Amino acid sequence: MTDSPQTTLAAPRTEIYADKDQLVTVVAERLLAVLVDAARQHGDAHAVLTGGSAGIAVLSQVAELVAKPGVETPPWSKVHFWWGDERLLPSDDPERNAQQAHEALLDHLLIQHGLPEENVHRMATSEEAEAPPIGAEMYASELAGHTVEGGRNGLALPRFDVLLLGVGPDGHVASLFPGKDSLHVTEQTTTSEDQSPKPPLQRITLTFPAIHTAERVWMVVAGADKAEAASKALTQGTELTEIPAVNARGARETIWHLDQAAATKLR
Ligand SMILES: O=C(O)[C@H](O)[C@@H](O)[C@H](O)[C@H](O)COP(=O)(O)O
Repeated sequence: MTDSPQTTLAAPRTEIYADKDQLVTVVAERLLAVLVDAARQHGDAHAVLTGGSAGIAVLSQVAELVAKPGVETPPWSKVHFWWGDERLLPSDDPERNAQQAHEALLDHLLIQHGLPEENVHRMATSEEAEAPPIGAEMYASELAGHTVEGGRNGLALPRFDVLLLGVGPDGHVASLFPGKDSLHVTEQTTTSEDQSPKPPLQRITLTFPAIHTAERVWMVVAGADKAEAASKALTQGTELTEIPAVNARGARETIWHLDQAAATKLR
């Protein structure tokens, strides 16, 4: 098995913001602009969401922007939301990435702005999938049901206009953790984890080949506990098996949005 080729992927660009609030504001504004453009250009728009405090803060900020008069927003009936990873937990568990995204933004869009329920593509709950591999297969089918003509890099996937990712202090992205076999999965859009070093143990995640098909991969990285991982990924060429985030790249654009605290060890 080989990892997916890097040659066609966008090299990371680094942007440093004074603090997390500023970072979140910029990413939220950009996210709205990308969704507006994609819907205009293609007739629909697809965003992949992340868990984590920075990723959820971006969604809260989008909700604030949407409520402001004069802010351009996409036709929400044409926007699809996907997830990069999920914790296999009961549907109402507040630790589910989807649950947090609903509270921060999606419930508001569903109730007030005509976002269709079927455009919110959540990963399985523990009631729906009794084990992580089953949840991973279910999500692969959901993705395949929205495949653009010919797929993306031979994978049955929609066009991801933008994919958000947080980075853990250990360098993980989505639920792709250091040293795990999931880092090297090819020819599949999803995989699973049942011994996650970060609780909970059981998770569903996109694979790197799936992440690589995204037009834009935007990292949202805030806090001093990420400084070491960011430095290893961006300036030290550390191996994927040690710092998975090194392999988080988009087809057209890879941006690392960092706050000052996360950027302190960049050389
Ligand atoms: O399911 C998860 O645990 C998250 O998706 C995870 O990958 C998160 O994005 C990072 O751990 C960064 O989290 P923070 O933004 O809270 O630091």
